[in-house]
Amino acid sequence: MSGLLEVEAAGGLAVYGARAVPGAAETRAQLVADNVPARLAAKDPTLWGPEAAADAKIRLGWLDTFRRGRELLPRLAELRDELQNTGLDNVVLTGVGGSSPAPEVIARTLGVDLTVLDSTDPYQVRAALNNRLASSVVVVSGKSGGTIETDSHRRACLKAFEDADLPDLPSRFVIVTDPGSPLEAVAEEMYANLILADPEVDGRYSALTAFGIVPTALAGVDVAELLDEAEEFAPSLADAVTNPALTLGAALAAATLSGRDKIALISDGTGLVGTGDWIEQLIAESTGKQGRGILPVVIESPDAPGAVRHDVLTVTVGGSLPPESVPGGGITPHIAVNGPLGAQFLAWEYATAVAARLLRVNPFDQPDVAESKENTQRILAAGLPTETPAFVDGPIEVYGADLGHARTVDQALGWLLSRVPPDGYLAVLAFLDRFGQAEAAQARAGLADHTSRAVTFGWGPRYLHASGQYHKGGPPTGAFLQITGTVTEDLPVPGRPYTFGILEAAQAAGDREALTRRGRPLVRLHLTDRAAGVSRLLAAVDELPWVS
Ligand SMILES: O=P(O)(O)OC[C@H]1O[C@H](O)[C@H](O)[C@@H](O)[C@@H]1O
Repeated sequence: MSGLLEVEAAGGLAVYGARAVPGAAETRAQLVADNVPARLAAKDPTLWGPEAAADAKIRLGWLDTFRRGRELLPRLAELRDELQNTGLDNVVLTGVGGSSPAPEVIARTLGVDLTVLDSTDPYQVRAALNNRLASSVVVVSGKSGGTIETDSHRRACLKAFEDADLPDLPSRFVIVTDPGSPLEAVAEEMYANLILADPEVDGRYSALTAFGIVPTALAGVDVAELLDEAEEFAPSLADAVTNPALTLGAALAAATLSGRDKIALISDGTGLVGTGDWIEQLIAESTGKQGRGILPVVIESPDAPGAVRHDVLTVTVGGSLPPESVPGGGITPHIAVNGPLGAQFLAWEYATAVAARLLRVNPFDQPDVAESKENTQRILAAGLPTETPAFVDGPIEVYGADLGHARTVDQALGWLLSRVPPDGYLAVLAFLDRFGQAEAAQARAGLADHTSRAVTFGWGPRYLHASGQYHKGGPPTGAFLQITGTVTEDLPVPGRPYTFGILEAAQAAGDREALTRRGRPLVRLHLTDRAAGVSRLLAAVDELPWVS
């Protein structure tokens, strides 16, 4: 694509092709005419309209939080030394939504071990607890301090330490939260290490705050380097002439407004690992509301199905490229974004906030996330619903209303795909162990190979705090394939009347309720044998005919 030759670069980060996206140049000119770069630099909270102003007033700290982040570094260096000296060198992070994708990307990209526990699946929780427990230190991250997953994980870790009679209990916990949150009080009660985060930054914009920095610094990342990368890039954000993040935001919005409202996020293989998962949460929660939004579609590799579609903006993301090299990881995307991780964080946060202004949504709220959480609480109190499968196909029970003549898994998948409107999408939502049943994620590419529609994949419950907002608040064009699995060895949530297995099932049921109440087509596959069920599902995907 010819547009890709054109590049806008500043402070170490280059955005290729964005100005050539139809409508982007005009949209960008309008942003400059509205003085957006200077107003954002001055943290003008009125940029998203009067209704968003109250949120924006206390949520624009990400523009320069990396400077304040430096203040944490001496304390983190000291804490890491102390922990290492007592043999605590296995860092486990518990946290969901804004608290986990950024640290995971940082650790994976920089090749540092960090166990991210963001699931209620009992097998995944148990695996994290069983991995070098004696040398584990647990970072409990939560902005609000009231999130059920994080609270449950903290309880399970404490119980595991107690049961194993391990010494130094309080120092095994590092709590990261906003000042005044209930978690702050818990930290004091436990005599745990407490690190307060910047309250003027929302979770999904918090990569360069304590939420991103603390777990990764304790795991051994040189976080000062990330902060330097952000600092080097930051001055461009106030510039009207050379401002790659502004152009990226203009292109995202222009594409969306002209019907290319899905963004394929593809790692180009040049050093950044898993950035798509972080960008997904940022874009989906910031823009997917009021029936509008941009749907992020994380694609496994440049040649995987779904990277190119009539309604998809194809974007590759990667590390800095030497001059003269061709971006795009072997394909020709609409846009390529290349630069170091610290600059990427800031660029995508800025571009997303700018795109939200153009889409006329508040980037700092997530109004539709709460409903599934409330449903979960109600189900936990009342007990799990009793449901009868429409039919059983080997190790898979198939649930769904009005599945027509479907009697096999592939027929049910065909039924569901045929209900996705031409501009819609299919979301696969797997409440399984994302390491133990990792191959279930192959269903995304398999399904995308059999349809012209966009297909996304998310692990439950973590997607509830990311694309879950878009599913319920974005355009009403999604169809949903939920996958759940039998739990044969459950794990109690200490101090609570439920187990992790029940919590996970209640979260899945709560989201089903929220989606079906909106009239979205939904099929649930319950794997009565997880391994055999995943194999059967992948075989059924292979057997599917093309659904146009
Ligand atoms: O950090 P916490 O307060 O635990 O919140 C975790 C997550 O909760 C919700 O689901 C929000 O939609 C997310 O934006 C947030 O990051």
